[in-house]
Amino acid sequence: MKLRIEKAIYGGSGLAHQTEGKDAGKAIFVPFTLPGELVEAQRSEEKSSFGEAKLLNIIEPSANRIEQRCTHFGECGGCHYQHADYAAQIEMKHEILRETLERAGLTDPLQIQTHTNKPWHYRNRIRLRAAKFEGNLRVGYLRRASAEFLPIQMCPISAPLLFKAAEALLQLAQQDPNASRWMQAATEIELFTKADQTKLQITLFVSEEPAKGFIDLCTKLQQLIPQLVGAGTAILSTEAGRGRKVQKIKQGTSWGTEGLNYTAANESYWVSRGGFFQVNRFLIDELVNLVTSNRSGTLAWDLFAGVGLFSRALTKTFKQVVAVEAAADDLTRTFKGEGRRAIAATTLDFLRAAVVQRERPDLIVLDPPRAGVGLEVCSLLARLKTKHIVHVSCDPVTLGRDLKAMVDSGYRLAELHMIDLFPQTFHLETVAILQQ
Ligand SMILES: C[S@@+](CC[C@H](N)C(=O)[O-])C[C@H]1O[C@@H](n2cnc3c(N)ncnc32)[C@H](O)[C@@H]1O
Repeated sequence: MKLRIEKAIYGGSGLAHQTEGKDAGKAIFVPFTLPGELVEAQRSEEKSSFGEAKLLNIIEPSANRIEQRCTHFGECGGCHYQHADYAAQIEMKHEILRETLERAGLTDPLQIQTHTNKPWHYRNRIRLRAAKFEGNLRVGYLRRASAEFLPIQMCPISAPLLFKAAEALLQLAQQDPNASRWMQAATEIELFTKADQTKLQITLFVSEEPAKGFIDLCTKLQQLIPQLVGAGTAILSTEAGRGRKVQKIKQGTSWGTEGLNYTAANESYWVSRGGFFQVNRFLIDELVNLVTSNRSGTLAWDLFAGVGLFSRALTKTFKQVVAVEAAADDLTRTFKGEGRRAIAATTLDFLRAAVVQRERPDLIVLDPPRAGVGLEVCSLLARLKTKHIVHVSCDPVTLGRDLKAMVDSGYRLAELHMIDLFPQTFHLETVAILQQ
């Protein structure tokens, strides 16, 4: 069928409406298309309220359409926008953000300010799968919309050192029986580098460790990749939880240092292997700047603090900074000293206790995972009556829900920033600044 693409939607597809047949008028999602294009597509998935279609041919291409850079684009589940020039990617994300917030009920038009940097080789961390493919050990990702292994030869959104190190591991596995045993045991490999690619950490995910030889594997790999400073295994197991299987991860053998000192925004952060850190090595300084600059006072709370990326910057202009984090091992070890308090707790537990105490912050920073902060946190925030809130979000849908609750409780949305931490993909990061 022929479809005219009307706009880009969250998730990477273009939206069109069917014009022919019994389903005329039905919304159809077509991946790898651009607004304005006329395409030939074939219906694939059926959902009651919309259909999905596979792109067969582009009849009228958009002026923003470009050649993909990666051989695996289209097959690989990682990227969605390599067919769009970078300015068009930003335009699509803007529109998606604006519409999503409007749909959540935030109708006051606000200009979205954009922050970008280099759109390739930006990732400081990748997690590859490892498996045999046509008799050879390969690394790869999952095929788009499937759980099937896709072997890859390149990943141009990642820092070059990461894929080079993965290739070195494969090379070792071909030459050395010990390395081969370890690579065959690994189901996934996580690689994490400093922004300047001078240091590298590797984690091998295994369900069972080979009896010995990990140190030998690491020292040989270090001869090929001198930036390697540490490596370890993470042992995966599944346990029966309440009616479903729960995946558990246990640290196994370790070699070298157990993390990296990551330099960003003129600070050095200790990030343990597997710990959270922002992935775009070119935009971390700007993100910190957006969240923390021009703000000062007596007390700031950094909720969902990670290793203290924003907390550290806030100590320069606030007398006291309280950092709250659920997975707080690195934070409690490193965020210490006068005017610094690290708390290992969920944001909800922290706020439930905080509302009945007298301490009131001048600023609250929120940077939750995809699920957002949630409505109970929003109602506790309303009781605190903090003047300034900076809300960082990687999911516009949950952001819309949470912002609407905050606006309804008396906050004004003062600024909206889109910082493109994930070029070539549909993912977008927002910084919303709220005031009372
Ligand atoms: C998007 S990251 C942000 C981390 C940090 N602000 C940064 O930029 O590096 C979200 C963080 O929230 C933590 N987290 C997840 N659920 C949480 C909860 N319910 N309460 C507190 N922290 C939580 C995660 O461990 C993770 O470190």
